[in-house]
Amino acid sequence: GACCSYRLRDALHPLWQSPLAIPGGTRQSPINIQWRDSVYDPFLKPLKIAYDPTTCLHIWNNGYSFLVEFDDSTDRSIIVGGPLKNQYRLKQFHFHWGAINDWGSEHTVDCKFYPAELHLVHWNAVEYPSFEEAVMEGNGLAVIGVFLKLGARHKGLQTLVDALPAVRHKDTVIEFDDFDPSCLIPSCPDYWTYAGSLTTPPLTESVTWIIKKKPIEVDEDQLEAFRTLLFTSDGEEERRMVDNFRPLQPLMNRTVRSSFR
Ligand SMILES: NS(=O)(=O)c1c(F)c(F)c(S(=O)(=O)CCO)c(N[C@H]2CCc3ccccc32)c1F
Ligand SMILES: [Zn+2]
Repeated sequence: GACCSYRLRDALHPLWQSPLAIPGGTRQSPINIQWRDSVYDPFLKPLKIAYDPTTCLHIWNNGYSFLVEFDDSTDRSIIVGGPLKNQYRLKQFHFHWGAINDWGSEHTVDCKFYPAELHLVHWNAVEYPSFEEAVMEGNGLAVIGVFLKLGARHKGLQTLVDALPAVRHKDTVIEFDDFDPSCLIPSCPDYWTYAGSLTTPPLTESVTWIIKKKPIEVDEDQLEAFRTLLFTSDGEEERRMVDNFRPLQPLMNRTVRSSFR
């Protein structure tokens, strides 16, 4: 493949004990985004993001990542436009990161890893009655991916970082309200988009991926705070929550489109 042997890495990767490949999987994620192979699509619209901070509910460590969940019972926090035909409701956001700064993101750009990647998971509440049903449909989910790179301290992220000690162990949760995750999304409108899948079980091929071209900057202490989380519950032998990313998957018969020249 472009920059690594998917099959072997996937099969050997300790964390995602996923089958070697989803039987018949043709649109698995994550992938390497080869910048020069992406195709500019002038018909792609700007992505519109409208989040209501009062829909923010809690932060919890579910043993895969730490995630912030939102009240998705109404259309108060939505995205629309971009490659999407409907509007999609925000369900949760979470991150993937490495043990060291050399890797951690799920997607790569020209085979380059970022130290971490943010995913904002949305579902098509126009066509499906619940998130769980949308997870099973080809146009059910839309995930915005934002790369994190080492640089200046990120003010908006710090409110999240300050809450992490309270969710250090798996299956711990704390109330978290009045947070607007659009502060974590770069203002530059440029993105890539492709048809893919969840990168954790059930790995269903239901995701329209929208990957922002520009990363956000976070500092070393903020990345280190992610690495103080644990995969394990209180009382178990501690295992640090790091390298919670799935290996790259083959592009197969897909084109990555760009919203920019
Ligand atoms: N990288 S990703 O965007 O594919 C992705 C994750 F990487 C990830 F870790 C999670 S999770 O909720 O922490 C773990 C359960 O799958 C989800 N959660 C989604 C997937 C399935 C599911 C079911 C109920 C609630 C949330 C989710 C996810 F969509
Ligand atoms: Zn993710």
